[in-house]
Amino acid sequence: MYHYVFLAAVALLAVVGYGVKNQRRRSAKLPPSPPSVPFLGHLHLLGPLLHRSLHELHLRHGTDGGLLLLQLGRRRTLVVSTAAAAADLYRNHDLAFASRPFIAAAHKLSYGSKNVTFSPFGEHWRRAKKMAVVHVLSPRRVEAFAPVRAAAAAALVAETRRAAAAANGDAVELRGLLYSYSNAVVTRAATGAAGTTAEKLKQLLGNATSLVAGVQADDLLPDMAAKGVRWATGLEKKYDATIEEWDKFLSPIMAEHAEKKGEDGGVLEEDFMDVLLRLREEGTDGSELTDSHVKSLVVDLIAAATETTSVMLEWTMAELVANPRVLAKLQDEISRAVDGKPTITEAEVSGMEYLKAVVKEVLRLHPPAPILVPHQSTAAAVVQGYEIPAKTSLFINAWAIGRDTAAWDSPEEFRPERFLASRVQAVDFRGNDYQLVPFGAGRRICPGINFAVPVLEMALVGLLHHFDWELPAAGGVHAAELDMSEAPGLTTPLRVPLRLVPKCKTSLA
Ligand code: HEM
Repeated sequence: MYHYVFLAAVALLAVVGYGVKNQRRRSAKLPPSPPSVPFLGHLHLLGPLLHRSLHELHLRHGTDGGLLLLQLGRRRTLVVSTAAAAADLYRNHDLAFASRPFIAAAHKLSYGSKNVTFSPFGEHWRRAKKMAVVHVLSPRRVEAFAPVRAAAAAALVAETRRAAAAANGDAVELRGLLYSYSNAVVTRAATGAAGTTAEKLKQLLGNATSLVAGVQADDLLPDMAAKGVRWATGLEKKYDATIEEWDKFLSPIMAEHAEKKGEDGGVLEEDFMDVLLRLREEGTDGSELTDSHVKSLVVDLIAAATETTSVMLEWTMAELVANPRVLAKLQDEISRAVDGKPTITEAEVSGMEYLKAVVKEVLRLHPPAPILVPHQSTAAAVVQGYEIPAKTSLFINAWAIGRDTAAWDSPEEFRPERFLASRVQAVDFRGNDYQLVPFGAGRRICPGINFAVPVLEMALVGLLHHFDWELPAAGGVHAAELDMSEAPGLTTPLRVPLRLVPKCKTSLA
């Protein structure tokens, strides 16, 4: 009972506070906002697919300057929906918006925000990000994992072949195969794990991501009240149990790493955990790396890499079967590069221009994290002529920016050729072209781009070289009618898992 009285009091205070804030707002030049209601602000205007709701609100209320200001529960939130507004923000205000809002689930599951992704802007984040970029995911280290990618891509082909044989001409669901592939590459690179260990990691990851997705109590209520709600609903206990399980699992792996150190005389490539433990011992960048820091960073990299990559692969296969002309053209490019050889190297794959264009086109239309990861400002800023107060959350709608008619011709059309035309050829997703930001840009840009690209490319080359792909005849679905609707979540996969008929073209994986 006391609990409900307390919540009611908090809600009343929030309404009063909201009115006072609105009074103040009228004097500043703030970005456009739709009409709001007390307490919820604009939360009631959002559907489960946040990027789509935000895009619709932008088209109705925020087209001037590409900005919209929403009050999402207690979070004042700036929404960026055009390439021009993203360019202004990244070029002129990146530092002001380089922090993260506090999300209790993410904080708990990252050992107290000790990772990169959820760490607020500051010295800890700077060091952790530097470790990720310079040491763990450097171009040299990413290249050294080429045999891991080749083995995982061969296993994906073998598994697909097995699934095709078992299906006996029927369709195979791709999601599980693609998730296992991306998870296998990253868990091997992160901890050396394979087989049952990787399976356990996969399960732990699934439990953790389900806790972080969706609207959370701390989006609506002040810290203490939100904590009360989490406690009353048993969520706080779930967080504790999940992190305990991660810890029980990672501690022996870490102990093994510490023990085996130096045993191979430097012959084997260091995995991410090896690198972090070495940095700790050397005491330079890693001087403050406690066990929790190491575990938190390893979990961060596995979580950031697994679902994004597999979701992106499923969308690519869906777009290819929905566009048979593109599929045939890509398969032709792959056949010419393979040219009868038993295997193909990553260097050869990285020279495939059409493959690169297909990957960019899929990332433009289906960024796996459509509004990136929320940012938060630490200082006031004037963006596109509007005054944005400090402590404003920020959603960059990469999904809407990829459909910005001022930046793209016929944006709804799936046409990889747009990236081969001279005007657009140089447009890339590495953070310099603000009309294509599936990995973000600026200080918070994804440090895993170099790791992700060959993982995506090797899987696609394997799947398209060894198999032809058809829609199941039984469903009577034609390419143009394929269900391309999305499911909500931390990443945005297809709503209906993709089922295709693989027809083996080759006899050996
Ligand atoms: C297709 C694959 C991937 C996509 C689409 C993707 C996308 C993103 C996005 C949108 C962000 C947030 C950017 C922002 O806050 O503005 C991000 C952050 C991050 N990503 Fe990725 N990512 C992918 C793969 C990877 C991989 C393979 C790794 C590591 C092995 C990785 C590690 C991280 C980390 C550590 C961050 C946090 C950066 C920070 O907060 O400073 N990602 N990624």
